[in-house]
Amino acid sequence: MNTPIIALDFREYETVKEFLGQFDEKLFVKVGLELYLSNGPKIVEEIRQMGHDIFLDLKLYDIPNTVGKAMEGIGRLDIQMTNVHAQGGTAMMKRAVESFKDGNPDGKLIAVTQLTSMSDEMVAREQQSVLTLTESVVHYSALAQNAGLDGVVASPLEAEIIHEKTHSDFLTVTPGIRLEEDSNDDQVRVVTPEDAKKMKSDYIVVGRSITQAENPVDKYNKIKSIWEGSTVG
Ligand SMILES: O=c1ccn([C@@H]2O[C@H](COP(=O)(O)O)[C@@H](O)[C@H]2O)c(=O)[nH]1
Repeated sequence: MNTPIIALDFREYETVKEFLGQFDEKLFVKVGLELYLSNGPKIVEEIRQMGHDIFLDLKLYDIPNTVGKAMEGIGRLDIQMTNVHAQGGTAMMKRAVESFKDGNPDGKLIAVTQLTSMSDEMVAREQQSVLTLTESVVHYSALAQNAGLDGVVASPLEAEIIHEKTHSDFLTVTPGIRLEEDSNDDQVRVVTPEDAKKMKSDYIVVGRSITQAENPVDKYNKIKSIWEGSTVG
């Protein structure tokens, strides 16, 4: 069972250090735009030195040459996972995978399909899509697989159908995770860790439920034990 990925959506390195200092185990953490843009690549080195694995979530989306060049830089970082937007297309994803794996052959490159903050209605109205949200996620997953990527970011709601339509190692990395007790926010496609497990997500990504909790370590352990199917605290 893959450990839950904690989204470190903080700005300051000091806050990250304080947050991670509460844990006495190796974690898988996500560094997103807020933290990376405020601190630069050194934040990756610092977190790696603390012994944690990193998903660098920059969601690159540009023309193939630009993404390829940016991925050369990302490929030199000591990270376990990074991503692009599948909507950038096959040529862009192929360039991304070539450039990233050249520097980091063991790192995973995945593609965002439809953000978990999007609803069926938003996809229909704002993207003017003739496909439903789920069809669109399946379509982008197929593009990502054919371009040679390792998996996708989607909601657990789509994990099962993605697994049906892709090869057996293709990964589903799924944010939008909330416990029943958590408050509603900008996430639309929200799923509990228990349901994410039933729906066959490979990884869950959890941010504010843990980072904003009164006791982040207790909350992480609670989510982890539900996800792993052991004691539900
Ligand atoms: O579709 C997506 C893609 C990425 N994310 C990121 O995951 C975390 C979720 O944080 P929460 O606080 O648990 O909502 C956040 O960093 C997003 O940028 C996503 O939510 N949905």
